[in-house]
Amino acid sequence: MSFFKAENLAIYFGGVKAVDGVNFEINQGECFTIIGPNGAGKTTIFNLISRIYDSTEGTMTFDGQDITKVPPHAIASLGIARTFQNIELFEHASVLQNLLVGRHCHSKTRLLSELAFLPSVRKAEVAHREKVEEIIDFLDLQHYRESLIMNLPYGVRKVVELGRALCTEPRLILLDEPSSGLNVEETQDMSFWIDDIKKDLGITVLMVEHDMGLVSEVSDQVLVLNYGRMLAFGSPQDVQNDPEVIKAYLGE
Ligand SMILES: Nc1ncnc2c1ncn2[C@@H]1O[C@H](COP(=O)(O)OP(=O)(O)OP(=O)(O)O)[C@@H](O)[C@H]1O
Repeated sequence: MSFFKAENLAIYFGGVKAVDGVNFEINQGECFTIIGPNGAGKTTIFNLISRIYDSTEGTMTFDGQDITKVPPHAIASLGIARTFQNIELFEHASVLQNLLVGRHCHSKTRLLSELAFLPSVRKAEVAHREKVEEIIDFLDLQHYRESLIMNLPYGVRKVVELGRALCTEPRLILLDEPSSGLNVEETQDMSFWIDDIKKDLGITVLMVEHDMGLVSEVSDQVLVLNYGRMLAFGSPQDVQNDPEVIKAYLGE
């Protein structure tokens, strides 16, 4: 049984068929990558999985559960986290505070107990801190723990955003263009983090990415979209050599 399955997935914005009958299956523990020219529908698929958008047609199944209609706030609790193309962090808060926000979906204490700071709340707080420290160590962010996001270089912010998503303890992580805005060295580091997330943490990765070097290094399967439809599918090498893919990228 596949870990994640999209069947006949479609969304139309007026006359624009942003995603138009797409099928794919992700195996547990792999890195599955979606590539395609600008406007192909890649981010829209992430927005469908995050339930920011309602699909016009089709179904999505995650770990045996139909998630096509679950409310957006339930997605993180089910074990799906994401990062964004344009980093979405609290600029005036520290790295530690931003990572603690990632623990929010695991808060089961009630407001009144929180106000009274009951032992159960204290215990949960300690557990959240421990998880956050684990992620700080995993991503080598110790040096930046107390730094405000606004004072950090872009490359570090990207890693913090990855960290925030990891703090939700996802089973599936969606990475929207993890290398965008990064230089060559930072992109290489990002490829190591993605590999570690997959291999050491056992988290399944679904990635949208333009950098074919990074795609080839970390992906197990690659889906190529064009105008909302599947153009090709296979290993990174297969799709890069596919004449249809080359044509879509370079034009006729
Ligand atoms: N909320 C929306 N309303 C109307 N059209 C939209 C909306 N979201 C996406 N689209 C359209 O859907 C198509 C796919 O957009 P999408 O952002 O998914 O492409 P993409 O493959 O992620 O592109 P890029 O590589 O440039 O990020 C585009 O034509 C876009 O204009």
